[in-house]
Parts: sequence; C-alpha cells; structure tokens
Amino acid sequence: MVTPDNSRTASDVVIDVQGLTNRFGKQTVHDKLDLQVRKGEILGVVGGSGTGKSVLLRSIVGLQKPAAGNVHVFGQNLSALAPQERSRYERRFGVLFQRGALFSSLTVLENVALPLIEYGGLAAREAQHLAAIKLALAGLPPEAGNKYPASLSGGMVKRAALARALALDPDILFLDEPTAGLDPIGAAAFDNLIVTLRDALGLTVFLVTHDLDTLYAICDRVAVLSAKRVLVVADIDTVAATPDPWVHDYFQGPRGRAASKAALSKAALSQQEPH
Ligand SMILES: Nc1ncnc2c1ncn2[C@@H]1O[C@H](COP(=O)(O)OP(=O)(O)OP(=O)(O)O)[C@@H](O)[C@H]1O
Repeated sequence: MVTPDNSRTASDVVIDVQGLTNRFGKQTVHDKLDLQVRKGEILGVVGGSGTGKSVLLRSIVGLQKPAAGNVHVFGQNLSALAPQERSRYERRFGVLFQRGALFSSLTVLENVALPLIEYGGLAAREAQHLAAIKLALAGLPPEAGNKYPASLSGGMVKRAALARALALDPDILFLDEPTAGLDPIGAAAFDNLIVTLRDALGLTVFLVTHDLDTLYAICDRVAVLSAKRVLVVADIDTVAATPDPWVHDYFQGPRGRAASKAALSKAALSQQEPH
C-alpha cells in the first residue's frame, strides 16, 4: 500500500480498518484489508466492479459482520462494543445508499423525520420541523417534502436520501455512488453540495464512486481496491500514476484524461478569479 503523506498524526484518523476479511461462502471479498480515513477529508473509494467497495462501506457502518479484523471509529473498536454502545457510535454515521433506500410509503419529509423520531427521540412535529431544515441543507425546495419518493427525479431522490443521512447531525458521511445515474450537470451540482456540507458541517466523507469527475473535483485522497485489499491510497495524481493495469486503464483512458483535464482547467480558472 502506498501512503506517501505521513505528515498527519494518528489523532487525525477517524476510521481505522485493520486486517478486515469478508467472505460470502467460498468467495473472499476482502483479505486482511487495511485503510485509514482522516478527519475532515473526502476519501474517494474506487475499484473494479465487485472489488468490495460497498461491502467495505457496510462493514464500517456495522451492516456487514466481517469474518476477521477490526474497525476502529473515533479510536473505539466497534466490534468489541455491546450492541447498545455500538449503536451510539453508529448514530454518528450518516449513510446514503446506492439506490437511496427511501421508504416509498412515506413522504420525503416523513422519511427524513423518521430517524429523528426513532433515534433522536423527538415528537413528530419537532422532527418534521428539523427535517425541513435538512431538506433545505440538501438543496431541496420545501414543496419536495410533501412528495413521495416515486414522484421525484433521480437527482431529487439523491438529495432526499442525503437529507435523511444528515438527519442526526453525523460526523461521518458515507456515500455509495451518489452521482450514479445523474446527468453531468446534476452530478457536478451534487459534488459541490458535498464539499459545501463538508466545509460547513466539518464532516468526514467516505465516498464510493465510479465517477472520475467526482474524484478529480472533490476528493482529497483516493483509495483503490484491488485483489481484496487497498492497492494504493494517496492524492489523485499519485494514484493515477500507480503502475497497475486497472489503475492505468481507469485513469489514463479517455474518460480519465478528460476528467483530469477538466479539473486542471477549473483550477486554472479559479486562480484567475479575483479573491
Ligand atoms: N450479501 C451478499 N451475499 C453474497 N455475496 C455478496 C453479498 N454482498 C456482496 N456480495 C459479493 O461481494 C462482492 C463485492 O460486492 P460489492 O457490492 O461490495 O462490490 P462493489 O465493488 O461495490 O461493486 P460495484 O462497483 O459493481 O457496485 C461481489 O462479488 C458481490 O456479489
């Protein structure tokens, strides 16, 4: 594993995955995988289809019991905690699942209010007031709150799911392919929203994605999953230059080159803008 930047201290680490092994029957998805996530960063997690990105996310948030290994979050070994204590820590996580995972029989506002009632102990009225604020944070107009998920556009579903992930004021936001299925303009707007929320709320973001534009635009570091482990975790330019066939095809292919070029032009433009 390549970790060129050792300047940060252990206290920066909010998630420490050590020796994680996950199996499904005879299939080993992770074999003694190690990964650290630093406070306040947006970490992009990439890898070929089926390399175990979602399973890794699920293992960290406690939805997948690993065959071996530990996950420390905020210095606490979550696997060693009693269920009640563990769920206290897990409430500091906000998770946006791949397909949104909203309840279809509830309105958007009710979906966002639900965790506030269930885990936050709020009465329905207060929960809905707070939920309306979360919807606004996620960039949805107030009228979207009264709609059912089926009547929302793909982009709005993502924002509604994001609002729900933010409901309990998490410290760490987990996003599983948040821009999948969005048009490029919608995806760029969602990327910007993630950065704004990270900066405003001091979040740490664990972001599983296939979206090269997202990686170049908003990730502080990128981790590549390959051969059941983390092949490399570093800034994107270091990752893109890693000698590995999948990394090469992914980052040096036409889409990778276009995304890199777009990021460079954006950086040049922002330097020209008056501050
Ligand atoms: N609950 C499960 N039962 C059995 N196998 C599973 C289960 N969940 C995941 N897997 C298998 O684990 C492997 C990793 O799955 P995972 O969804 O983490 O991949 P991924 O890297 O997120 O892929 P993609 O980019 O296609 O979403 C796959 O082979 C998948 O079929």
